[in-house]
Amino acid sequence: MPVSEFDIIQRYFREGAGKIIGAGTSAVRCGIGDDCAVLSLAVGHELLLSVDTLVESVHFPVNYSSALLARRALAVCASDLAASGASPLAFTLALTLPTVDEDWLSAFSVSLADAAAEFGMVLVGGDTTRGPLCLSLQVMGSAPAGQALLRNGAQVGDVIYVSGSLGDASAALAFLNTEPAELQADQADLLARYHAPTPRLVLGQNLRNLATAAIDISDGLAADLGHILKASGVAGVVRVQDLPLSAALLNHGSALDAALSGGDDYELCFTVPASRRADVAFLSASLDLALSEIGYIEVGHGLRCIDAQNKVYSPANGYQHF
Ligand SMILES: Nc1ncnc2c1ncn2[C@@H]1O[C@H](COP(=O)(O)OP(=O)(O)OP(=O)(O)O)[C@@H](O)[C@H]1O
Ligand SMILES: Cc1ncc(C[n+]2csc(CCOP(=O)(O)O)c2C)c(N)n1
Ligand SMILES: [Mg+2]
Repeated sequence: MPVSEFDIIQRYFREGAGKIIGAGTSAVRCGIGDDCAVLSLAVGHELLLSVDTLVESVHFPVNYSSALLARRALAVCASDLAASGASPLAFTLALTLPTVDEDWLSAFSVSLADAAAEFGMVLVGGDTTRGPLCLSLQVMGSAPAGQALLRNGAQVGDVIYVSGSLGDASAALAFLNTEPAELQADQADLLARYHAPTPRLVLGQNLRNLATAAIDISDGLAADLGHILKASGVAGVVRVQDLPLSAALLNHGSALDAALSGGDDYELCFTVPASRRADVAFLSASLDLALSEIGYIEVGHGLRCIDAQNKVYSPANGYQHF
């Protein structure tokens, strides 16, 4: 018997990821199966929303494993919640499939459920259609009223930080289709950062009363920091020698260009008053996560990258769809 749209929803989403008891479950008054999901917010909290689309051969390679796709998709979408300082609650999934492949769907559903549990989210609805492989995930989170992190709060005198290390995932694009057995150890490390980005959710929540502005790095540091600078009406200086680069990336070469202009990092870039450096150091130690000071905010507009000799380094453009 052919598998219908409703069979897919029932088997792989209502009984799969939709069953997940995530941290946000108490917020879900009505989940999958009705016209709308209904979420309850804690008193005094605001709803934070973001949607992102992933298209085959643009955001992930053709014939990509469905287990990797599910985790990567939820991670990159949850990363916007992290950048806003949201506590994650729930998500919806609009899934367009060229054919019904039950093995593909089964692995997708299991991996999506694992990722949802890891990030503290529950699948509350979606849409299933036929067409070229494409996913859109709407993610929802909450934050105490007035405390969401925005892009427009950077102030002259702030210092600029990034979490983790930059450039690994974009360097991995060069060997996305290499057989695992043929990968060198460094290449496997870089590839892991592409397949399984870590949305910095706990960091984002801890930045609520510390950062003046924040963004997640999807298109490349220079481009995404540029959004903070523009929205805040300030200029920024980045010292390229202070960018956090992994050993694997340094072995690979073109590390600076990957870190400044390669996308897919999903680390957070944020600004903090210089007087609060000690709080960032404390946070870094308590989260066991590198938080590197890479530059500062000044009067003016645009981003200036300088090297150790104070010479200007011009980064390439970040990722642009058109
Ligand atoms: N088609 C659209 N209609 C309405 N708003 C949009 C549309 N596309 C983007 N936006 C809005 O424009 C702003 C910038 O979107 P953009 O997708 O560049 O940010 P992002 O999601 O943080 O980055 P990325 O997609 O690279 O992760 C966001 O506020 C987003 O909601
Ligand atoms: C197979 C493959 N995977 C990834 C990339 C890189 N990439 C694609 S879209 C994007 C920006 C974020 O997307 P969006 O702005 O839509 O959120 C980046 C960095 C590529 N070239 N090929
Ligand atoms: Mg977007």
